Amino acid sequence: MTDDLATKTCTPCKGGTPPLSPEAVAHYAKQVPQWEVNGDATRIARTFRFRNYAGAFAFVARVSEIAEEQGHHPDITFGWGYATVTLQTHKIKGLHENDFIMAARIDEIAGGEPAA
Ligand SMILES: C[C@H](O)[C@H](O)[C@H]1CNC2=NC(N)=NC(=O)C2=N1
Repeated sequence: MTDDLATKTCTPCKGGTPPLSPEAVAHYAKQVPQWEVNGDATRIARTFRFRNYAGAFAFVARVSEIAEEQGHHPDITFGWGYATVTLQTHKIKGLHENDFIMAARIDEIAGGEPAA
């Protein structure tokens, strides 16, 4: 039974917490398959596509609201028709369950359309 990440809430991450191992990252990544894990399993990212700049900006604004609610903040680059969301727990320079909770919650509002 996979724990439904999108219903979980981020917890304040204390410094000194070890980042998730590559094996743990692979386990969580199965639940958000449209997110790409980087080479050393310290970041995940997904690019979302939109009809125009306003659509991308509205998405960024909505993601920012979720980040404030959850107390966990992605890095986002966006432009005309796209937004790329990158998640890492900066305090531990790696991945934490919080990053996967945020990914699942962002997928929910994005309507799950595939990246480009
Ligand atoms: C006190 C507060 O929980 C921390 O500063 C949070 C805020 N948002 C965060 N977001 C991310 N991506 N990484 C962090 O380490 C982090 N720390």
